[in-house]
Amino acid sequence: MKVTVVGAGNVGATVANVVALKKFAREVVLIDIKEGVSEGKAMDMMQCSHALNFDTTVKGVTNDYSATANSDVVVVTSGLPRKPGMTREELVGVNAKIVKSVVEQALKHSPNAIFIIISNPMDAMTYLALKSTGLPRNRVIGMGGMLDSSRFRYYLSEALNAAGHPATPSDVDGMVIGGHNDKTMVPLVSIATLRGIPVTQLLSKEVLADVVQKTKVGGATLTGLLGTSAWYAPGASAATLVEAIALDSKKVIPCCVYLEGEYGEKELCVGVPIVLGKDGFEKVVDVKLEGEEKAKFDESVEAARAVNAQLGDALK
Ligand SMILES: NC(=O)C1=CN([C@@H]2O[C@H](COP(=O)(O)OP(=O)(O)OC[C@H]3O[C@@H](n4cnc5c(N)ncnc54)[C@H](O)[C@@H]3O)[C@@H](O)[C@H]2O)C=CC1
Ligand SMILES: O=C([O-])CC(=O)C(=O)O
Repeated sequence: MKVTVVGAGNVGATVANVVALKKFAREVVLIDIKEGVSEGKAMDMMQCSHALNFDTTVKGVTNDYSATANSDVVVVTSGLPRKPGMTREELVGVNAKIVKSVVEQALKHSPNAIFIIISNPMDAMTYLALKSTGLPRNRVIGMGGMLDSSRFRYYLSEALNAAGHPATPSDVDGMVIGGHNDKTMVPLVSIATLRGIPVTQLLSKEVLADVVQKTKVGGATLTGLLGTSAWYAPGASAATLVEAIALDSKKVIPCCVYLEGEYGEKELCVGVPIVLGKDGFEKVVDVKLEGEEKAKFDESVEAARAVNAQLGDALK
C-alpha cells in the first residue's frame, strides 16, 4: 500500500511515523508547502528504520504531487491548528481553501485513493472534500470519532480507577459519535463498558457527567496545555484508520461520513460508527439512540450543518 500524508506538521508527521512503525505500508509520501520540512522529517523517520525494524519507505517532498501518484490512501492534515481559547470552527475560512486545493491536487495524481480528512473543523472539511471532488461517499472519511473515543476511554479509566475499579483505557469500551467539536460531540455512556460491565453500574451519574464533559473539551484541554493542538493521539488515530483500510479489517470505528438517510439524516457529514475496509467505508452501523443521547446527536447534526453553511464559495 502507498499512503500520502498532506501536511508534515505535528499531526501529519505523526501519522507518517505511526504508519511506518505499524509496518503495513510499502511507501509513505509526506508532502508540505514548507521547503525542506517533509524531506527532513522523512529522512529522520527513515533513520529510525534500523532501530525500530521497519521496511516502509518514507519519502518527503515539497509541493511535488507527482511523487504522490497512485496512492491508495491520502491523509489530509494540511491547515492551521487552533490556539488556546479558539474553537475549531474558527478555522473554517482559512482551512477550507487549503483542504479544497490539496484534495483536488492529490486526486489528480491518485484517482483511486481513499481520502481521510483530519484538518479542522473536520466535519465541514470532510463535507467540502466530498462535495468539491464529487467522489463516492465511501472514499471520503473524516477522522474525529476514533480520537474522541480514545479520550472517552481514557477519562473513563481515570474515573474507574478513582472509584476503585482498576482499568486502563484499553480495558474500557466506549464510543463517541456526532460532530468533532467541544460542545456537541456525543460520548455514548449508555453502551460504555469496563470489560463488559456497563460503566453506569460502576460510576455515579455525577462522575459520568464529568467524564462526558472532559471528553468533549479533550482537544481544548490539550490545546491549553500545549499552546497548539494535540498530535500523538490524533496521529495514531488516523494511522489506525489507514491500517483498517490496508488490512481490509472491517473494524467498526466511529468516523465522519456523508449520511444518506442513516440516523434519519442526510446531506451532511457527521460522526457515526462505520465498517472500514479496503474500499473505504462499507456501511454505517446503526446504534439505536434513545432519550438524551438522541437529542444530543440531533443537536450535533444541527451544529455541523451550521458550520457547513459557512463554507460558502468554497463549495462552488
Ligand atoms: N480531526 C482531528 O481529530 C484533529 C484535527 N487536527 C487538525 O489538523 C490540522 C493540522 O494540525 P497540526 O499538524 O497540529 O498543524 P501544524 O501547523 O503542525 O501542521 C500543518 C501543516 O500543514 C502545512 N500546510 C499548510 N498549507 C498547506 C498546503 N496547501 N499544502 C500542504 N501543506 C500545507 C503547513 O505548512 C504545516 O506544516 C489542523 O487543522 C488541526 O486543527 C488536529 C488534531 C486532531
Ligand atoms: O482540538 C483541536 O483543535 C485539535 C483536535 O481536533 C483534537 O485534538 O481533537
